[in-house]
Amino acid sequence: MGKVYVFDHPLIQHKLTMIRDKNTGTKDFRELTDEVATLMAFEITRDLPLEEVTVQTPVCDAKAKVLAGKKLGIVPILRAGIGMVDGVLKLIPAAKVGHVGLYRDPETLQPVEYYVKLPTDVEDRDFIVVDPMLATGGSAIEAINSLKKRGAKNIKFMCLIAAPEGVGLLKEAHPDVDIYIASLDEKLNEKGYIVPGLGDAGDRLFGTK
Ligand SMILES: O=P(O)(O)OC[C@H]1O[C@H](OP(=O)(O)OP(=O)(O)O)[C@H](O)[C@@H]1O
Ligand SMILES: O=c1cc[nH]c(=O)[nH]1
Ligand SMILES: [Mg+2]
Repeated sequence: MGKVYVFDHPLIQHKLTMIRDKNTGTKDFRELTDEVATLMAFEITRDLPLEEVTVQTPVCDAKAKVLAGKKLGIVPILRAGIGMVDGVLKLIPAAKVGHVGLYRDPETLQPVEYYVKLPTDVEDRDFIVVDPMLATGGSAIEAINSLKKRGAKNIKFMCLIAAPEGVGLLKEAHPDVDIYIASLDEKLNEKGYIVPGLGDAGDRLFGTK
C-alpha cells in the first residue's frame, strides 16, 4: 500500500497558513505556492539514488556522491498544478514536464480530461504528479490512470491540501503511489470543497474569480 506523508516542517506550515488566508492576493498566493512546492520537493527527493565519484578538492582527491542520473518527470494537473511546477524545477531543473488537463465538472464532481502531453520516454521516467488540491480524489486518480495507460510505472503524488476522502480513494485506486501532503484537512463540504482548505486553487492562482 502506498505511504502517506504529511509534512509538518514549520516553514511549510507557516507559508500554507498564508496561502489559506482569503486576504492573500494572486501575486502572493502564486509566490507562496511556488515556495512550498520547492520545500516539498526537497523532502520528496530524499530517496534519489546516488553514485560515487572522485572529485579533486584543493587539498586532495576525495570520494564523493553525485545524483545517479535518474530520469524524472513532473506532471501538473491543469490548471492549478502549474503553480507548483517551477518550485519543483528549482531543485530538479533537468526534469521533463508533462501536462494532464482535467477539470472537475461542478455538478457531478467527476474529472473531465481535455489534454495530455507527456515526455516520449514515459516508461523510463519516475513521475511526480502535482496539484495543490486532493479533494474527492477523482482528478488525481484520473491523471495517474492517464500516465499508467501510457506506460508510467513509478509515480508519486504531491499536493498542498488533501481531504481524508480523497486520500482514501487515491490509495485504493493506486496502492503503488506514495502521497505527499502539506496538510491533511478535516473534510469535504457539500460542494466538494476542502474544509477549511483554501478555496478554488486555480481561481486564486490565476485570478479568475
Ligand atoms: O479531487 P477532486 O475532487 O478531483 O478535486 C481536485 C481538483 O479540483 C481542482 O481543479 P479544478 O477542477 O478546479 O480545475 P482548475 O485547476 O482548472 O481550476 C484542483 O486543482 C484539482 O485538480
Ligand atoms: O477545495 C477545493 C476542492 C477542489 N478544488 C479546489 O480548487 N479546491
Ligand atoms: Mg479550479
